[in-house]
Amino acid sequence: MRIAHAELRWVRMPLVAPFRTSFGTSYDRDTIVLRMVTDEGAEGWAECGAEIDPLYSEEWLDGVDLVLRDHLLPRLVALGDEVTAARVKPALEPVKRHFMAKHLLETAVLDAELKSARMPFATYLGSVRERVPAGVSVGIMDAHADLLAAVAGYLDAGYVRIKLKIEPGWDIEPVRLVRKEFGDIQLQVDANTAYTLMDAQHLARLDEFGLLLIEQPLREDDLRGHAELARLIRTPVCLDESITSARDAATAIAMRACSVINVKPSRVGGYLEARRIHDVAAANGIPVWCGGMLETGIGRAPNLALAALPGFVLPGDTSASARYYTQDITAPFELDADGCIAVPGGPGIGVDVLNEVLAGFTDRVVPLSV
Ligand SMILES: CSCC[C@@H](NC(=O)CCC(=O)O)C(=O)O
Ligand SMILES: [Mg+2]
Repeated sequence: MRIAHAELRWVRMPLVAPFRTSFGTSYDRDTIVLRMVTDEGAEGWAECGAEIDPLYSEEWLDGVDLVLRDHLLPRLVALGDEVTAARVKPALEPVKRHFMAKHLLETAVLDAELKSARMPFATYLGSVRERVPAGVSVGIMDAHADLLAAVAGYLDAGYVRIKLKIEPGWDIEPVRLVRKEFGDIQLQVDANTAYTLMDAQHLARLDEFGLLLIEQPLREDDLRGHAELARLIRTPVCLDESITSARDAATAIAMRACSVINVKPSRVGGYLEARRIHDVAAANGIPVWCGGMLETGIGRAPNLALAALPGFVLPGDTSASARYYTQDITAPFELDADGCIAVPGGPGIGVDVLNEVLAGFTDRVVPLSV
């Protein structure tokens, strides 16, 4: 197929509450939505996972906009009539890294391609479930009482797993209080690289709380440190920022730097690489789960399809739309009575974009030359 039209939409959506992590606090969600139309009239949508500032990873929205327009899209357009999702990664290979920008292009192409084939993401990726259990990510708070109230609210809403953001000074005590207040709920923590190997003895104090995992305790480029830490603590080490490809996953597993992987399609360049990571992990007996970047329904829908693959055996950060937004730009995703969310069954990402709502949150539209 050929790309007949493409545009970037810079979107800003207010969060229902500030979301604080070890690298900063978000009050709104800024993102870029890519809309693509093929010569057959199929519309492909994708949502960028990058943040407004390069603090989660080296990518950020202005950089994505620039590298996509100047270096990635021209390589895709050069494919002419031969554009397919499978050809995106090879066509963009000469450009180093920039996985969140590459994910945007590959996902929009895949959405358009699957819509033309009238195939859902779930069928294409090899999903085996119609619903996936929803976990939720809970930010760092100003006071313990606020944390306990937030966790109580999420448990009442039906979430089956709680993830607490931690950082030095906000770790042992919040976990201890949540464990004491709510008993043996499924509980894990995410440090977003906030610790060093010097903190190993301190982090070992989390072992008594029977956590599912500790996510990305050390720097994203410190696989050796994670392997060393994994020998010093009992809590399973899970990697997020460190894993940007199936090759990274194979290396980390071989080095015993992790025993769980958080898979985020936007971090690894798209759903095809996300599935490769799933396959490498499954071949090594390593469980994976679907992470999140506060996606709107445009990104949440395909994430749910991915989370339904057989190796995704732990609840993901695939929360309901209401976790972050009062109004989503698709029909809202909601938990059912079992704390699960239905995997979209329509062609492509399987949800319709609410164009008027999207227009209301759109700061500017950047037409792309194709
Ligand atoms: C702004 S923090 C985004 C990255 C973070 N994501 C989450 O905590 C889950 C966010 C979500 O529910 O989508 C992570 O490191 O896993
Ligand atoms: Mg994380």
